[in-house]
Amino acid sequence: MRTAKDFFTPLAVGAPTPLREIPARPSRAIHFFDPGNEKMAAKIPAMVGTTDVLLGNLEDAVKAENKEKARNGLVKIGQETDFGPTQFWTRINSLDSPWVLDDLTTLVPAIGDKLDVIMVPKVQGAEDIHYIDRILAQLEAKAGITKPLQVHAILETARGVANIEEICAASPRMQGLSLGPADLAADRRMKTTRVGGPHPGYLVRGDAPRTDDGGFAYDAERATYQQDLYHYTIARMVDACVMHGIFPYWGPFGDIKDTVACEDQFRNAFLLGCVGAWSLHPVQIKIANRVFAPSIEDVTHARRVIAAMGDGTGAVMIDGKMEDDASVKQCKVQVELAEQLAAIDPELKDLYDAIETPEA
Ligand SMILES: CC(C)(COP(=O)(O)OP(=O)(O)OC[C@H]1O[C@@H](n2cnc3c(N)ncnc32)[C@H](O)[C@@H]1OP(=O)(O)O)[C@@H](O)C(=O)NCCC(=O)NCCSC(=O)C[C@H](O)C(=O)O
Ligand SMILES: [Mg+2]
Repeated sequence: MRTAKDFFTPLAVGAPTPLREIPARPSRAIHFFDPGNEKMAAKIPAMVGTTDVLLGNLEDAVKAENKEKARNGLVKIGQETDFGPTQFWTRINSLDSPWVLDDLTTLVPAIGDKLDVIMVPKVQGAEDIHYIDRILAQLEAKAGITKPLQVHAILETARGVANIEEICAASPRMQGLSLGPADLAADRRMKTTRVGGPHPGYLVRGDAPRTDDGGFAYDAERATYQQDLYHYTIARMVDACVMHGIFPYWGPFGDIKDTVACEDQFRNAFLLGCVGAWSLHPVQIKIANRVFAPSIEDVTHARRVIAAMGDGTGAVMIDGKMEDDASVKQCKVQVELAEQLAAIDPELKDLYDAIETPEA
């Protein structure tokens, strides 16, 4: 265990001083692209500013024979692109793969000053983060990098979920966690082949209607409701992240054509406290940008409550509902997020600015 005294000491001589607080930069969509796919790579410069995060993926979805091409493609994009307000992340190969060491020793010297966050897949426990933490410090020191790279872990094994607290607390580099539903389902031996999303077999069914003789018509038509297979894990992840001052994200939604269900999945995550989700296809960026921003109705209501609550103590009635010290805090969550997003998204700024500000 690292003592409190040592926690913020660089792990290599000459490495940058670790951050005391992870900056709350908007990251509604973490947009994945394969840097070795020429068609996709060519689109990246024009996508700057359209998504909060551009992530060059080197892990799953990149074929084994293309790993080197993807890595070199990422270096080229990193060196040639001005990312402006958009964050630049990468997902490296897993720690048990033969590619990860080359990923790190190539990327950090070449584009370590451009990268914001390194996403690490299949993290099992604090030991994985400690490994990454030390090697990043050594590479940063050698390359003369002045801004510490942040680390994002994907929660996609049962052991990772069981060790979630120690993963979040393992390093001051920890920026956040994403839920990886596909690998998690496989590792848990769940019986779904979907990449995220609900399942028609995982449901609750309405009660059987009564028969005239006081019994139940069990074979009558009854409403069923699909349930979210990952509800427990998302809630667990949000608590762990908030406790450690880092950020939770929903991962991928694989049914690209089903934009409606994708929006539902993202919205559930947003309502539970996640700050963003992965986008696998350009069509999912717009969904995430829309969903992970407070609605006009919520911002309007929140501003009314904040104005009516004055110093934030006591209780008032608004539209027949009680508001008090706790609900004003909920409202501040919405208004603060709206302000952060308005600062980087002119369209949202115009929408939020058009809301009539209530009298105090
Ligand atoms: C899913 C895809 C394979 C679909 O690609 P494609 O069939 O080419 O789609 P379209 O024909 O609709 O594409 C239209 C044009 O858009 C470009 N495109 C497509 N995707 C992207 C992208 N992500 N970024 C930029 N540009 C993109 C196409 O090249 C077309 O261009 P053009 O022909 O010039 O019009 C593909 O979208 C894809 O590979 N997406 C990324 C997949 C990925 O990263 N998967 C890994 C993350 S999920 C995961 O790992 C699971 C997780 O870890 C877990 O365990 O749960
Ligand atoms: Mg995965």
